[in-house]
Amino acid sequence: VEPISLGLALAGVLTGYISYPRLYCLFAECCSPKRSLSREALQKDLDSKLFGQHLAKKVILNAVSGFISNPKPKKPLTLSLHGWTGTGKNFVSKIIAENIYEGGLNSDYVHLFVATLHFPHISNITLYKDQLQSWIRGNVSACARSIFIFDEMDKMHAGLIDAIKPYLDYYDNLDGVSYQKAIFIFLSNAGAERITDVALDFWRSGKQREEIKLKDMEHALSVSAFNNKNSGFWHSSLIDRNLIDYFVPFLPLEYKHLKMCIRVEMQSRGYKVDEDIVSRVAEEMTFFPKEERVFSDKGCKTVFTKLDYYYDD
Ligand SMILES: Nc1ncnc2c1ncn2[C@@H]1O[C@H](COP(=O)(O)OP(=O)(O)OP(=O)(O)O)[C@@H](O)[C@H]1O
Repeated sequence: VEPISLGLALAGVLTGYISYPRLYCLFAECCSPKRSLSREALQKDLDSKLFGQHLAKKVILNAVSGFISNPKPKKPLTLSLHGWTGTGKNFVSKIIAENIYEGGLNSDYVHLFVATLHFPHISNITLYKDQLQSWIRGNVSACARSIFIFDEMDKMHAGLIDAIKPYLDYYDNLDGVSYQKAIFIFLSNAGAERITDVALDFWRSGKQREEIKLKDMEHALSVSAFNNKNSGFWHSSLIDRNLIDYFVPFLPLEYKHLKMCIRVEMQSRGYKVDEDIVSRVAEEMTFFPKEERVFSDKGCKTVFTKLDYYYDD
């Protein structure tokens, strides 16, 4: 049999079993409204990669896996991640994206907005609102299971985020587009002081950080995000109308967590873990409050560049 006929015959047999879109999706990234996620895989990723964030881990695992497995969610999933710099908010968004789309943050169905980069000028706010709406509408029309990440919410001009309010609400469809399968993740430092106060109280009273419960944080978090003039949520109808499903606190990281981040980085660069260097790099970081030196000022953010100093390759 000549190769072309054989190929055609094979394709014919295959398409008999697998429809064209499914066949195509074996080889390329696809958006499917049924796009699923393995709860076990997400849990494994969070357990092995995210340090010191027992609250965030639990909320995110339940929220994301519950939402994805629901065939008919009533509204899109909206997560608002809050906490000190370098504590893992972007990192977790990346983990979520990777567990839903192989391409992770580079997937065509995952969109990242950075307030200071994409919406820098307050004078253009009306234009930004229009652009944001049509961007979201266009992307959700193309893929219902789109993921939108808004970084630096606290630097976003008050009011801009309200432009997307209709998309986060309980509508079956708006102008023929349904937003109910989309995921919106908002990242901000708003509320970080309040979270730190709670963590510090626990530390000072000799309690384990893992004893901190969501209810110790949640209310204060939504109120402080709402009241903080520097937060993009300020007077936002997203909070007013309860459109945020989960406020997720990220705790400030301690010395031991920095060491964990450094070890991971050493391994990913192909080095054997050298505990002496791990301690030296961790000790170079600055900690607060000044007297007790409990939490890292920059979380795990700058440990990687400090590591460069010890390896000159
Ligand atoms: N809790 C954590 N567990 C493991 N690694 C972490 C954690 N927090 C931060 N890291 C590491 O530090 C890097 C920087 O953290 P990330 O960008 O997620 O911080 P962030 O909370 O988003 O900070 P910012 O508020 O400044 O945007 C991550 O890419 C990750 O490698």
